[in-house]
Amino acid sequence: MTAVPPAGPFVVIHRDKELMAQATAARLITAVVDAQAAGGAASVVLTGGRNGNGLLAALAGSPARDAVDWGRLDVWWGDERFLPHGHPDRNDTQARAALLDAVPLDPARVHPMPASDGPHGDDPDAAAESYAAELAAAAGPFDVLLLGVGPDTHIASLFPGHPAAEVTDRTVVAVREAPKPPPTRISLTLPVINSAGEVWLLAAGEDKARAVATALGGDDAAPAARAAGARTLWLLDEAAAADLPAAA
Ligand SMILES: O=C(O)[C@H](O)[C@@H](O)[C@H](O)[C@H](O)COP(=O)(O)O
Repeated sequence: MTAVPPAGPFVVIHRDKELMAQATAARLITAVVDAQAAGGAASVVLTGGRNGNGLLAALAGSPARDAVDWGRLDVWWGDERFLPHGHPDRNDTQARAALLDAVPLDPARVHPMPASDGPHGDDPDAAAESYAAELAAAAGPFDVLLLGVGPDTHIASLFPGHPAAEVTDRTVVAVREAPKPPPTRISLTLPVINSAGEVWLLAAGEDKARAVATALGGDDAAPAARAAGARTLWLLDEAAAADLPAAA
């Protein structure tokens, strides 16, 4: 069998971040509907941050949202801030408020990363191991994996120069001393991120322009440069795309 070469990265530039959120919500609905039509169930991996939450809020407001069979959607997270259950800064708390509480998901298919007051207590390594076990028990690769891109080129909780960005022997890693608060986090590692069918990197605003140009320029020190699924999309607004070389 011939291996299929990875497709992309493809770059899509929207006028502003609101339009980017709306268009990406439409794209995500279509991707999930297509995956469900092909295989019954679908899986998405959510990201924290403003762009990820903006996308979820746009999806919640979309008239097409109920084209998705919500009861057959698995929801995972690419990273989590290691804080108590329900903490307003947790990525899962924010995703629930933006979308998840408004749609009829099957609670057994929603897979938040453990909280710091969960069964593993305040031990991020044990929490990461338990999430790795939950992942291992799940079928198949992710259909769509979302990643916000930080101004320093981080994705999920994999920061440039941080040892967690180099971990390849596990699917989930505990991250300590992260430069973005809170310092203790849990993250998927690059090999599992890169096993997804589709990886979509989201960036909006002028403070992301340098990071986007660096990562798309292929600088290997940039975690965002190393994120790639079978198909990879960069979804940007014009401000975040400002430092890219002009298209021919
Ligand atoms: O937990 C987190 O903080 C994130 O998952 C992180 O990787 C985020 O996606 C980026 O920092 C982009 O965040 P913004 O979209 O807010 O710029």
